[in-house]
Amino acid sequence: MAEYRIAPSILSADFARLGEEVRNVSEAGASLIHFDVMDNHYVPNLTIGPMVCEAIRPHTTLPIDVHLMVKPVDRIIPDFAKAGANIITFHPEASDHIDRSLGLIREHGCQSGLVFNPATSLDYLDYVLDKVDMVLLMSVNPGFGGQSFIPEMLEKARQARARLDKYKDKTGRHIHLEIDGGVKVDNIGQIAAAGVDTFVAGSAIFGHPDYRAIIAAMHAEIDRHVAG
Ligand SMILES: O=C(CO)[C@H](O)[C@H](O)COP(=O)(O)O
Ligand SMILES: [Fe+2]
Repeated sequence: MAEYRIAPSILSADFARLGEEVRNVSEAGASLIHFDVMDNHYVPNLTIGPMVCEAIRPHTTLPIDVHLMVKPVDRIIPDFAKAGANIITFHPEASDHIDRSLGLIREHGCQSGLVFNPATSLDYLDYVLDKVDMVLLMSVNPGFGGQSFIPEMLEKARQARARLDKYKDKTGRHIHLEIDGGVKVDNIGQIAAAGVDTFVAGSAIFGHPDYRAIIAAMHAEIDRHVAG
């Protein structure tokens, strides 16, 4: 049975109370802390870096899932590993040497992942799956929280899951499939049924007054759509 994980994106947290926000979602049933890094170059927004990752590290025992929306990729990887990141994902278009970037993440003791924009082909997975621990599908164009889920990404999720299942049949290794953008209680069940096991949600969680209740509602919807 797949393990389903909810990853609150702190992009939508109250930055003035970030440590407390991280503690609160961690105690409310989150599985990962999703950390969005934007550089105002690869994406048109500017957020947080390794210093903030280091600052939140003592506030949670959950894995910190760093989503790099930066170009270039490689020189920032060691800094995030030192700052306590557990998972580091990047966009293939932002790296000149995808295989090298994936290897670098693992060499620094983190799990590695590739992120696919809505129009980016899954063919980037060819030849590198052995070096990938998680595939992240963007279900919005990256750069901002609070956007609407792009429905075509359900079919892309099914295709990604089929590739990862085929790989698992061959190797026995499970690669996580994460989705990011516009995930809400009313669509999470359908997304799970398409094969996703890890769900980033920013505005849906931090915009809700009760983090425990909204995370529980998400899990209940997943259970309702996916037979255990
Ligand atoms: O990577 C991101 C945007 O580039 C964020 O993780 C994502 O948008 C989460 O926000 P929301 O759940 O509000 O859509
Ligand atoms: Fe993200």
